[in-house]
Amino acid sequence: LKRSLNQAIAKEKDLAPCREILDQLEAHDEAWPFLLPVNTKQFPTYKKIIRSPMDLSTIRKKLNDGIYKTRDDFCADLQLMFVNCVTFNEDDSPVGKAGHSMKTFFDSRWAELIAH
Ligand SMILES: Cc1ncccc1N[C@@H](C)c1ccc2c(c1)OCCO2
Repeated sequence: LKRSLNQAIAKEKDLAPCREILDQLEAHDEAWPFLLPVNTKQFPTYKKIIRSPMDLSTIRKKLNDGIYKTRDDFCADLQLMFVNCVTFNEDDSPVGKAGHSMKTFFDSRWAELIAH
């Protein structure tokens, strides 16, 4: 389906803030558990428990490859990453705590972006 130039420009406007938020998430002190896909050799049960793994490097690749059509598609993958973290990790574990901290940060930046 050929996108008109205006539609392409509108899509870029919609996704530009996503790059900015992703830059900040990747640079966050507590991003370390989320930078790369969970290694399923290191965590053999992960693939059984988590049906749809997601991480920041995968989100970055999808953003760069034009997979996200809207900013809400982008937001849904971040929320998936956080839900996976809560599902697999205890709240008071180091990874669990990092996940809650990253989600709180993301949600506040996302609100600023949408609420202007
Ligand atoms: C987000 C997540 N959920 C569940 C399991 C793992 C992870 N992250 C990996 C990178 C990870 C997180 C913490 C680690 C680790 C790897 O390897 C060694 C010890 O600590």
